[in-house]
Amino acid sequence: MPDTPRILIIDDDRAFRVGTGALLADEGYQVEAAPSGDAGLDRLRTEDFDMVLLDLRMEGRTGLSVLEELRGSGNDVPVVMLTGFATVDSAVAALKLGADDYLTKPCDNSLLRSKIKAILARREPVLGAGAARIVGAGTRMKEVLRAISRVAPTESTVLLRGATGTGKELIARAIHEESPRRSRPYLTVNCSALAEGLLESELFGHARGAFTGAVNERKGMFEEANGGTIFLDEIGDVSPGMQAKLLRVLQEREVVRVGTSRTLQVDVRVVAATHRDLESMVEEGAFRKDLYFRLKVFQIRVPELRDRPEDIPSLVGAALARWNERVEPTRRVQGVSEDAMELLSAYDWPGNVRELMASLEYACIVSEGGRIMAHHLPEEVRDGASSISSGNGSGEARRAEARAPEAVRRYVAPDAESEREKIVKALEDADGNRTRAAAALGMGRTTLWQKLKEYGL
Ligand SMILES: Nc1ncnc2c1ncn2[C@@H]1O[C@H](COP(=O)(O)OP(=O)(O)OP(=O)(O)O)[C@@H](O)[C@H]1O
Repeated sequence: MPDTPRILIIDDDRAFRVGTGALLADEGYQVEAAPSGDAGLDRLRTEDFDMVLLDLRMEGRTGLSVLEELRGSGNDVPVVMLTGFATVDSAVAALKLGADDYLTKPCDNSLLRSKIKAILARREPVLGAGAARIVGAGTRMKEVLRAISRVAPTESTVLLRGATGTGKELIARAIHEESPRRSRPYLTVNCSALAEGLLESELFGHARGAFTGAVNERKGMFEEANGGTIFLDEIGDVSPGMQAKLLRVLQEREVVRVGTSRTLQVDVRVVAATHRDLESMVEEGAFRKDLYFRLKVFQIRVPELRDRPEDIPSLVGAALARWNERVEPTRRVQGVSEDAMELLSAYDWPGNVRELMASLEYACIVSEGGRIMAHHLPEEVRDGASSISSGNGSGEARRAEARAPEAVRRYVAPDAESEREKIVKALEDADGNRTRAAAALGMGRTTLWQKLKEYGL
């Protein structure tokens, strides 16, 4: 089912909220309203909207101030400014602050409708084959796809944040394939897998005799990837020495082969990834601040699978299709039973999509070409889910129960106290701004909201 776009109207004029709200609801949008700038910001901090209609002149906090606060917190929801006193100045100021468009009040209804349609259409990612392998029907993955489509055509460095197995490598490749560099090399390096010296010579190359075993001169990956993209996985794990060298590449686009002193110019786009909390590492002095800023030009946070259970059915479908393509017709799997799907939806997936894919491959093997039933799933998936879905209600009710905060609580329980403290600290650091706190914690706003409720904060 396609998502209904959610629109928030922020206006202190009740008649406008009601009238325009009704008009947009008739168009099939889900409309919410807030009577003041502060009330609107509160909702934007805790809920996701696809668009905001924002009145410029309001009692108390003005529309411009709302917009400024919103953009300052990293929220890029499209905003259409509304003004009863259209002056070029205020419209220009709004556009500069990141409004997507503006309209004068009283609004022409058909103009309002067409602007909304156009802006929402712009938000739909237009992606090619490079991103086609990324499965994800839910809103959260759509946001990720949108970010990919925005940043791919640029030259900007991209930093992918997310837990293991969430799909960072897949996204890095998609960014390359959706970029003008697609016909040039794409190389990936796992920075945590190699000792410092080896990593250096892999990345930057070496002269003959630079170290024992360096019998020949060798180009490094930055040179090999010239004109293309390099994916530096686990960037949070590199040593201080390597951090300095990577900074130089990002800043000067220069490399020096180990054992030489000649600088070589390279034209390589960098996509980096980490599951680490780089902000804390910077604070502790374990990660260079200047490198951190160079890397985080454009960040994409990849949500954990447990935070987007709506993607599970389509991922399951993709996994079965992949399996069926690879095996003989007699071993093809016919689908997944309702019980099995319930267990899959309720499990926590600490290993994220990688673990889901592996579990399905296991189930495909043991189901021997039939239908995947609950007992074909790996034990931990059966047990993990069964301990929280032991109710005797209907399947739907049990699934809802399993997805509710209980599922989250169960997972965080051993560490709940420290998580609560972390959340309190992040909120303090962010002056109570939940969007920024969520970003610092590396979790979605909705997750943070759930956790605040859960911890009674
Ligand atoms: N959205 C997705 N659609 C389809 N397959 C996915 C998706 N996300 C992840 N996968 C698959 O899950 C596996 C793990 O993904 P990937 O290697 O990209 O994760 P990662 O975040 O880079 O993990 P790590 O941090 O451990 O390196 C891969 O087989 C990948 O193809």
